[in-house]
Parts: sequence; structure tokens; C-alpha cells
Amino acid sequence: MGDILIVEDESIIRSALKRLLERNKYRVTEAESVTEASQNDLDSFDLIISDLRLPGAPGTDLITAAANTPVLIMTSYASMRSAVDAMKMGAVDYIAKPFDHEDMIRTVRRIIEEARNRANAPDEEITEEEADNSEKEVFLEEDGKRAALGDMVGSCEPMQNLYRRILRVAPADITVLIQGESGTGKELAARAIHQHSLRKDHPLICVNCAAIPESLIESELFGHEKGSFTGASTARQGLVEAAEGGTLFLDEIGELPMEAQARLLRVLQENEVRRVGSVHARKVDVRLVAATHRNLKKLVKEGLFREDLYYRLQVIEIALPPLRDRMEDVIDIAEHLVSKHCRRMKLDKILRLTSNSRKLMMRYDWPGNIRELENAVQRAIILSDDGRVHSGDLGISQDDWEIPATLTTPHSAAVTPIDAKDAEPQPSSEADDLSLESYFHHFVIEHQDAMSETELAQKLGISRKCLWERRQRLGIPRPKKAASR
Ligand SMILES: Nc1ncnc2c1ncn2[C@@H]1O[C@H](COP(=O)(O)OP(=O)(O)OP(=O)(O)O)[C@@H](O)[C@H]1O
Repeated sequence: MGDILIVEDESIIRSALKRLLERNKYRVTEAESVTEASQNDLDSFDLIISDLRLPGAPGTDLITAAANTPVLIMTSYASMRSAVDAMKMGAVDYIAKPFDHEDMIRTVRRIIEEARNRANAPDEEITEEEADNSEKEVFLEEDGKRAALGDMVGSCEPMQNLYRRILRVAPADITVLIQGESGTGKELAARAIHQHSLRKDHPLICVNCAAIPESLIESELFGHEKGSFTGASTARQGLVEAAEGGTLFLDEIGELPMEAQARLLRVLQENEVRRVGSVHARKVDVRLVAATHRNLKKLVKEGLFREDLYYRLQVIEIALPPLRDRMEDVIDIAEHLVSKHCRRMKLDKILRLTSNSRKLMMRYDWPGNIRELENAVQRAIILSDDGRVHSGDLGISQDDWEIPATLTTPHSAAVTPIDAKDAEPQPSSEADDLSLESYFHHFVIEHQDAMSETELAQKLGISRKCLWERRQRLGIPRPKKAASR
């Protein structure tokens, strides 16, 4: 079944693990330290299982010493953090001590099987030089200055670093956690990861955990058997299974209820999904990319997010900067969005930004990030009647930005002839928008403890997704109830 090297200095654990593996038909070699392990031909093993803390060099040294053999790290539950670091260094997985025998055998079997499948797959590796060149090709546009990756536009240093990081992690089949404020492009980043992964010809399923009612989320994600709850008249596959072979993008993973977190952990640890109401688990092959605007570590401390799931998720983190930290890209992004929406609306010409709208875009701090910029641009395109995007049509309340001296006089906006429309009093519905927003704000604060999200959305006459988005924009996050673990 396979050759395994165990590297463990505690003889009781070493011999117990040896017996367990031999009972399961593996051939086992033992070592007490990295030095003793290195006396073997490390690449001749199918798997190395090593303790992290050993006398002398740490178990992670074996990761580089055995370039072609997967290394499974064992560590005590208390030092999970170092296990995550070990995975960042290239360990194939980690297992907490004391381990459950079945867990260990399942993990060993899976790792060896996956390594064999990879070895039999056609060799798609490219040299580092080729990789570097392909990165340049992917994100540098024709003029050699502007950069973009997939639908992501932006040439500033942080964005170029982000593109590089995405291209590095995409082909490695590991879980990625994307952090960033609402509207910063987390879904676009997830799409880019999928597009540059070996799974690109399989489905990418995107789910916003905050937009699905808590009572339905488990069956939506994991599926259900017929009769498992009122209304489940037929058995149904969940979105995890629908992503088979591909990528599952879970946006706002911090909103996932505790029960669903437990099921998701099983998907990550065992590659298995159990439908609601079923006693059987099904094998799945799905890569998880998760995103959140929340501080998951804080949620863990508050007992609202499982610590073991958190450690599984944060193996590789990607951070999306808020738009206010990449103001040099604002105009490029705005122009990209104008042209995207003009094409979508099938307009004859692509509208131009007036100089005042450019100035306003540069001055405003975009708390809702690119989503807010996109909404502003769409609104201005619809209101425009002269082929230009005017500052007054962007729907940005003057209370929200510091009016630059160049744009105003004591009585009216100072304008250049080209921006004549910007000088006119705006027939904008700003006052209505503001009063609607404050009504929304009051209504939600007043009723959120007594009503579910679905009831709130129904009363307000909007969808749950829209309710959630407005909560983000107005900074009134959904109150979470602490769940028992
Ligand atoms: N760098 C970018 N260039 C062009 N368009 C972008 C960029 N980043 C985001 N967008 C656009 O902004 C909108 C919001 O992006 P996206 O949905 O990916 O953000 P998000 O962080 O996932 O938001 P949320 O957390 O609210 O779901 C989308 O329409 C997306 O196409």
C-alpha cells in the first residue's frame, strides 16, 4: 500500500503509530530525529509523518530535504499556530496529537492517493523563468504601464503585488482566505484564482453566506435528503457538490452559522460532504476560496467562529486594499467601469469623465470602495444627456467630501466651460436618498433584535442581499448570537 517514514522522538507514540500503519498494510521505517531520518533516501517514501518538535532540527526541515515526498506534520493541539506555519512552508497537511486512529488512516490514504494521481497526471510544470514571464504577460497591458488581472484593474504597487500573489497561489491546490472591506473586489480576486488554477475548466461556484437565510444555508451548501425537513420533498445536491472538480467561493464566511462551520470543516479535512438528513458521506474534490471583511480571529475569541476552521482557512491569506489606499488607480478603474457599463447598456459611444468628476473622484474617500464607485458611475451614465460623466450626477453627498477650493465659489460651483453642466443646480434626488437611508437605519436598529433578516428585508421591501449590502454600506452589521460549541 505504500512506504511511510515516521519521525517521532517519543517512543510510545512512534510504536503506536507504527502498529496502526502496519495493521493497515503500510511498510514503516522509524527515525527519532531529522538527522536519523536523513540517513534514508527520503524520496523513496510515499509519505513522511513527522513530529514538529524534535531534538535538533524541527520536523519542517524535512519539507525541503524531501523535495518529492509529501510531509504530514504532527503537533499538539495547543500549537496549532505552528502547524499552520508548517503548511505555509509546504507541509501537505497537519494532524493534531493525540490523533484519532481513523482520522490518521483516512488522512494518510488521501495524501498518498493524491500524490499518486499528481504523479500520473501530464506534466504541466513550467520553469520559474516562464512563470515570471507569464505573470508579466498576464497583468501588464499593451502600453507596458497599466496593469490588470482578469477583470481587476489597477497598476499601483499593492495591486501589482496582489496580482503576483494570486498567480503564485492559484495553481497550488490550497485553501485561500481573502480579506478586505466590502466592495474591494474579493469576488474578482477569487475568480482570478480559479481562472489561473488547474481547475479552471471545472465550475466556480460563488456563494454569499450572508445572503442566504440561516435556516436554509446548510441544505443550500451541503444538500439534503428527501424528507429531512418540512418542504424537502426531493433529495437535492448542495453547492459544495455542484463545485465538484472546481472551486467553491464562500464570500462572507464569517456569517456562516456554527453547524454549517462543522460540516465545512469536514469537507476541508476529509474531502467529504454529508447531506442534511443523511448518514452517508460522499467524496468531493473541491478547492475552497473564502472571503470576509470581518476579523475572524476576533470572532474566534468571541466564540462565534470555530478555531479549527479558522486555522484551516488562513493557510494562505490575500488582502485587498481599500480603494482609499490606492487612489492613484481611481481614474483608471472609473474609466474601465464607464466603458463596461456603456457597453452593457449598448450605448453608441463610451462616455468621458469631466475634469470635475475626476477631481471629485480623487477627493472622495469611497467608504463603499469599488462597488460604490461602480454605482456612482452607473448612475451618472444613466443621467447623462451629453456624452459626459458629470460630478453632480455621481450621487455623492456634498456632506461626505471636502469640497476643493478649485471646485467651488461661495455661491456656486466654479466650472470650466467644458463642465458647464456641473455648475447647474442638480436635479438630484439626494435629499430623498438621505431620508430613505436614515429611515432604513432607524428601522433596522429598532427591529433587528425582534425580527429575522428575512422579515426585516420583507418589511423594507428589499431582497436579503440588498439588506446585507446596505448594512455594510451604512456600517450596521448584523448582530450575531453566540452559539454554543
Ligand atoms: N480592481 C477592480 N477593477 C475593476 N472593477 C473592480 C475591481 N475591484 C472590484 N471591481 C468591481 O467592483 C464590484 C465589487 O467587487 P466584488 O463583488 O468583487 O467585491 P467584494 O469585495 O466581493 O464585495 P462584497 O464583500 O461586498 O461582496 C464588482 O462589480 C467588481 O466587478
